[in-house]
Amino acid sequence: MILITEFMDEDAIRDGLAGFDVRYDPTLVDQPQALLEAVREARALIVRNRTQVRGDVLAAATKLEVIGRLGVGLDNIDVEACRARNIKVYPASGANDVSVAEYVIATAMVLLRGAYQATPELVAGQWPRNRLVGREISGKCLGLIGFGSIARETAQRAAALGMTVVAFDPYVAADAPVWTQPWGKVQSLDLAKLLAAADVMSLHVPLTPETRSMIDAKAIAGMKNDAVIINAARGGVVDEAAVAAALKAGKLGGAALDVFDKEPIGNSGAVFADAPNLILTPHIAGVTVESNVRVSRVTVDNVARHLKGA
Ligand SMILES: NC(=O)C1=CN([C@@H]2O[C@H](COP(=O)(O)OP(=O)(O)OC[C@H]3O[C@@H](n4cnc5c(N)ncnc54)[C@H](O)[C@@H]3O)[C@@H](O)[C@H]2O)C=CC1
Ligand SMILES: O=C(O)C(=O)COP(=O)(O)O
Repeated sequence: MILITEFMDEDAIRDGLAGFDVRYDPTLVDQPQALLEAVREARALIVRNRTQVRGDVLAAATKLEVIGRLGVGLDNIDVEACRARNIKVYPASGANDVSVAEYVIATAMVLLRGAYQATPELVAGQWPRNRLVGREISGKCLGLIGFGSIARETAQRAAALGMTVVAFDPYVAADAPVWTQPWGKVQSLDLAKLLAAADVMSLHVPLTPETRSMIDAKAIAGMKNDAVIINAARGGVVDEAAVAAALKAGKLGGAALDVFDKEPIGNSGAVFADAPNLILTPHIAGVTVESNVRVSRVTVDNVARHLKGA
């Protein structure tokens, strides 16, 4: 049986998993007991980022051979335990790059421009023109933390808009060809220099022990007072309270957070009350109509191929 515990494109299930016994129940992610029961019979498990595939779930999944991940980040899966049990894990690498890159560029423009949140004032007959004089993206410096697949898509779009692009990624060698792209060069900087240089800083690293709390109050203090931060990587990489405090103190020009230490954020959202020029979104940067189709197709293909032993 192939068990699917979160939403995905249903056409992909029909077309890509024809002939398999499939249980598609996107409500299971919110029913821990039912999930534990269901996973006992699963040879394959398909999840997004919310199903925690570790501990008791893995222990109950005695027949599990393969996990299809409808996305990229693997922090919700105990990859080491899977490796030890010879359970193969397939991320949908690359399939949501464009969605995240477009989110970052659009959000950077909105945060720099600062002109889009006055609709209620205009509805009330006001005309706050002088207060809404914002900044252009052209000529600004984009600092990317992590220079992998999504960061490169983002860099290309930023360059097309006239930005200079710098990146910090100690796992990409200084002489690697990727620093020179067909559209221009990306400068490799250490973290402190990147933070000091960036007008827009965007994070594209996995959540690991090394990246946890990478952007804390000290890191923010090393940034320009009018810089903007975008986190569409993982909650936990950025100290949320430090971002809120810096915005309120005028030590940061704006921020967009798509991901949070605790999701859904529940009461922890209160820390952001009254923070200016802040955009909060519910872990949606990677999910568009188009990327949902792509990640779903890639994932069913990976799982079907594995189960067929091809
Ligand atoms: N908000 C959303 O909807 C989405 C979030 N994501 C997140 O974005 C992350 C990045 O995705 P991709 O670009 O596809 O992954 P990728 O694996 O292509 O790139 C990640 C890069 O981070 C670098 N890196 C790792 N540790 C680092 C460190 N300590 N300092 C600096 N760089 C470091 C790696 O060398 C690699 O180049 C994912 O792991 C996931 O958590 C991905 C897709 C959607
Ligand atoms: O690809 C990722 O890592 C994401 O965070 C996107 O979220 P999802 O996998 O679509 O639930």
